Amino acid sequence: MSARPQTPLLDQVTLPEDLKRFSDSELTQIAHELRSETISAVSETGGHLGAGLGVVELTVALHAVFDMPRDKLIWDVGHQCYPHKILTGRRDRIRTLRQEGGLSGFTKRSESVFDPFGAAHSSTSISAALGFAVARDLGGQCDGGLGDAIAVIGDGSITAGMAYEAMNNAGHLGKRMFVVLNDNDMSIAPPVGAMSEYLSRLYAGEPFQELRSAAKGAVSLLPEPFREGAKRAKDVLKGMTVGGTLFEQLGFSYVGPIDGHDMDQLLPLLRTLRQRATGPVLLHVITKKGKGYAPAEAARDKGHATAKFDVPTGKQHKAPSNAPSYTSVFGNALVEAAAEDSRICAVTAAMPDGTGLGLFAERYPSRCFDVAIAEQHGVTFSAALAAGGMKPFCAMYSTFLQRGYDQVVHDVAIQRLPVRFAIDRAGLVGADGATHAGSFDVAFMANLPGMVVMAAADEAELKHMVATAAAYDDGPIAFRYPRGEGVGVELPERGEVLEIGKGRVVQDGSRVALLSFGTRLEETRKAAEALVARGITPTIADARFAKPLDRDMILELAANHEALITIEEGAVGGFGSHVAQLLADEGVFDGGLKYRSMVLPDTFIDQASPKAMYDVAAMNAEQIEAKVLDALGIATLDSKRA
Ligand SMILES: Cc1ncc(C[n+]2csc(CCOP(=O)(O)OP(=O)(O)O)c2C)c(N)n1
Ligand SMILES: CC(=O)[C@@H](O)[C@H](O)COP(=O)(O)O
Ligand SMILES: [Mg+2]
Repeated sequence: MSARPQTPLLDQVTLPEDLKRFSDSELTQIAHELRSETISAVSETGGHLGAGLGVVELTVALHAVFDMPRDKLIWDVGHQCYPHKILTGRRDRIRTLRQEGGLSGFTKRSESVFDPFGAAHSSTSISAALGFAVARDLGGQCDGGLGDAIAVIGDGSITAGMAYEAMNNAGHLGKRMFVVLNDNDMSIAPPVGAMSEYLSRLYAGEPFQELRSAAKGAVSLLPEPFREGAKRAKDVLKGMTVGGTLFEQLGFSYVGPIDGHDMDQLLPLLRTLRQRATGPVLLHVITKKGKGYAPAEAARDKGHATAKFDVPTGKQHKAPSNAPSYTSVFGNALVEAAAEDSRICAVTAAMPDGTGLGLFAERYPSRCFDVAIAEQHGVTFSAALAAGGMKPFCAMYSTFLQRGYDQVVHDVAIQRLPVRFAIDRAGLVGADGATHAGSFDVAFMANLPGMVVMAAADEAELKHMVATAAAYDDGPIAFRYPRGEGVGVELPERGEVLEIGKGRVVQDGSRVALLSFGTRLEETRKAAEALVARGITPTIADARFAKPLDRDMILELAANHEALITIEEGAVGGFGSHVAQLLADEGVFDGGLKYRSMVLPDTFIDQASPKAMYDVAAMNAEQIEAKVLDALGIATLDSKRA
């Protein structure tokens, strides 16, 4: 572990109000110390580093000028909030970030009054700020009081439709509120899209300053080069837009761009805006992701997320891997499939690396689409690609696909379009916690008429499912797989096209049948081994499909066993519910079958290791074993003691 940094001024800050005692130059020093403290903390915990380093000065300046928690500071996504947590009474726990029982890696209402609105999914901050501003004006009340509302949103997050829905509404209502556009010219990957190019044009060449009525006077407080920027502003007015920037067209006063690392610009400008704003203001700040830590600044993702690391060298402490990740197996399988079928294309919503599409993008750039943070658009775009005769693989994390759900229903399912949904990060994901858990996709996909829903039990199965999805043209099809490494099974040379709606029995046994859907199969096998020692050899089956169900296999398992237990990494309403429906419809319960369904509990599970989270969910091998014993009415020593 590296020595902790010396932070003499920061040590005098417990809450934002403490910042008010310092001069501007001392605040600059505090920002330096805050950066060192952030680096030091993340080196011990791992987590999102680059975004926080890019907003250190902004964090200090906002807290020094505004009056949190009365003023509501809303960080979009929340992955940049570690410096904010350090300044808002949580420094003593900052080295527990993302650990079990520790601080969340995102903003969280239950954690602090200084987190007025929780986040982790992007592009919600402007809507939230507007809601607070309107509540204030209507005389609403909440913890800490209700003052100004300030959203800080990145150039990546402002690509999502929701941000424009909010600006459209805010411009119309005309309420005083602030949006700080933190433009570091990065998303997780380099940003894509016309909006990104537009923002670049706003600050390309000579910096400029165009202050509207809300911020009149601030110009005189700015350094000389920014005062001269009016010429550039005129170019922009003439060349690109009629009557000002896009933001002005939407009803905001646009201020900027300014250097977001220069406290001598940030502090006076924020003070002026705070004094004078009467309506919605957008302040455009230019920052660097990873600022001030060379290994982060040099990283391709500008240090977006990191394992624990050595501060002097930046070397990350990554555990050696024993098997390829599911994500990479998906990515490679898709590349192989695309080599044989020129209609295969891929869609990602700003997660090209996270979804394993990097190699696909390299090999088939014209067939790979990063649509930016735009899951809704990504789904509908995929639907139309399918309608146009292509074979789109819409690769999204389960949790982010939630945002495109109406599009899944309305544009894909109702039109029976053969979009292939590759659903990554299915189940509990670990350090990102509840906001990123892939808990609901089976429930929300399998209830849609005509949707085929598969879950891979291991990495070989995933390869088969990619081949199956590529071959299936009759309607939409989805397959899900978790974060992290596979179980180490041998990968087949080629994926096999599975028969739709057919599962497989992986072990014959008696008395109890364990029917797994997804990667709990491994834990199920372990539980079965433990049960053998008790004289019970369960049958084990891998359902492969939640929709359509393998009716024959399930009814046979039900007929030939005293108990049937389903296991899945998803919330109630998913695979087990469909099985229960089948059994009920077929009158199987009338014959006395003991049926149990193991699903995620009806609660949001906080961050921990995936294993620990599945313990909380009671879905690991020991708990599967206990469920079997309970269903068969066999008391264990433990249950007798209890
Ligand atoms: C709806 C949604 N889609 C995708 C993500 C994953 N994600 C987290 S941060 C991020 C990039 C955000 O870029 P930006 O807003 O510019 O912030 P920066 O990291 O550059 O500071 C993405 C794509 C998310 N959190 N929410
Ligand atoms: C903040 C955010 O949403 C992403 O950075 C996310 O944390 C990535 O998760 P993975 O590490 O599973 O790719
Ligand atoms: Mg960015």
